[in-house]
Amino acid sequence: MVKEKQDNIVLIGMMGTGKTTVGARLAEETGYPLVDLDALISETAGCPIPQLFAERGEPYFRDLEAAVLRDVLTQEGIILATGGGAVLREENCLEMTSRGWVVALKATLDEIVSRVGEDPGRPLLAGGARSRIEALLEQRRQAYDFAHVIIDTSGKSPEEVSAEILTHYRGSSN
Ligand SMILES: Nc1ncnc2c1ncn2[C@@H]1O[C@H](COP(=O)(O)OP(=O)(O)OP(=O)(O)O)[C@@H](O)[C@H]1O
Ligand SMILES: O=C(O)C1=C[C@@H](O)[C@@H](O)[C@H](O)C1
Ligand SMILES: [Mg+2]
Repeated sequence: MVKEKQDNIVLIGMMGTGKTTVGARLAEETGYPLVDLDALISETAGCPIPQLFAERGEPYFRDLEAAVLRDVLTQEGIILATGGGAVLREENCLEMTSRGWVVALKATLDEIVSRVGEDPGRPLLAGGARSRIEALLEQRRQAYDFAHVIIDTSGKSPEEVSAEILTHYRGSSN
């Protein structure tokens, strides 16, 4: 346990900013379990996310994402790595801020492209990763700014990002 009050640390940010990777590191450091929202959605649906997008469509995915998020945030003392679009619904953002300490991870376009490339596991990048990421970054320019803390991960290792988050967390009054 890293502080007296048990609470949730919620990671938000564009795909490729390192939520899952840094979340795993934070889980190791704190002893809190890591919950990866995308993994939980896949498990709940019984199929991988690209298949869910292809067969049921994005609105179905977003409904399931909201329901799974609400459910998982009834827990306390977890590290929650969300999906890149989990902030697109205001109800989700309210749920995150009321049930956790929210950290936004950011990275430059170049860094995101070099990290995620043409990953087939990220259906929103189909048809050209760089231009799709650039368009999503523009669309979501301020979507992650409601976080309690914003961390620029460019040029930093996941270990450095995790340490920076914990420094803020230990100093936060939430
Ligand atoms: N700080 C970092 N420096 C270099 N590479 C990183 C860093 N953080 C993550 N990566 C790498 O970038 C890739 C994407 O990271 P990760 O899957 O954690 O992103 P994500 O934010 O969870 O994305 P998504 O929203 O799609 O789930 C992985 O290959 C990971 O190893
Ligand atoms: O940025 C997004 O909208 C997404 C990011 C991924 O984490 C997945 O949640 C899904 O591919 C959608
Ligand atoms: Mg992830």
